[in-house]
Amino acid sequence: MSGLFITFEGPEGAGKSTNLKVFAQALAERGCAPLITREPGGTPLAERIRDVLLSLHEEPMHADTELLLMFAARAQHLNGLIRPALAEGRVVISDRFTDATYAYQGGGRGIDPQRIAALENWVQGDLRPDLVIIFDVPVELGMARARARSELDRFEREQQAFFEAVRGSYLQRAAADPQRYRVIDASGDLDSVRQAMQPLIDEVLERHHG
Ligand SMILES: Nc1ncnc2c1ncn2[C@@H]1O[C@H](COP(=O)(O)OP(=O)(O)OP(=O)(O)O)[C@@H](O)[C@H]1O
Ligand SMILES: Cc1cn([C@H]2C[C@H](O)[C@@H](COP(=O)(O)O)O2)c(=O)[nH]c1=O
Repeated sequence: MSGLFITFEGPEGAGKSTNLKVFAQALAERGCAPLITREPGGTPLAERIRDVLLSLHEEPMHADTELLLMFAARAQHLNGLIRPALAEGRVVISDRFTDATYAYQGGGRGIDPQRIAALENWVQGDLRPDLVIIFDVPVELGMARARARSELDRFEREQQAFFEAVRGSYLQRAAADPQRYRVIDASGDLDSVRQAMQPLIDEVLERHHG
């Protein structure tokens, strides 16, 4: 038995966490309660790595350190939570995964994507998300939402150019593999985003139940 692995991606403030709850609730109401998790994080140790990654330090974090910590957290998360749940046949939805590494450490920080691919192959083997849902918003709108929500973390304090590169990287990856990626325009109100997710909810149920 193997489950279905879905990831929610997008720039800051796009509405991933908000809409993930709606998506998961809709699946649960139709008899398919998913395991919800997030990256970086998802297990106690990976959440501790998340704290290091997101908090503000006196000592600037080198981009390579950041990349390696993302994959250290991912190794723990995959082996401790995601793989066992998939092996039980569950639907797993993660708020961010490796596409975020290509977008933030690759697009944003400028790390060579081949280096990221080498770590991806090492840590994940052949495991890739079955479906990647990208919530797309203009950078300024996403940042305005993030600012209104809470105090900004280490990533959210980056400049606009960084986030434009992040967004561009997500859209480029989606365009290269339309079978596995879906892009949702998340700039409208929550009701319009909910409607845009509906066909994907149907698709997930169809793919999981066969
Ligand atoms: N379509 C929308 N219209 C208006 N407000 C929204 C919409 N989607 C999300 N929001 C609000 O914007 C804020 C950010 O949303 P949310 O935390 O879901 O985004 P996110 O993509 O998970 O952000 P991050 O990656 O920065 O954690 C929240 O306060 C949320 O209520
Ligand atoms: C998985 C992953 C995440 N990030 C960044 C992106 C966000 O700024 C934070 C996570 O915070 P959120 O509130 O959960 O969105 O981490 C990254 O740079 N690289 C990654 O692989």
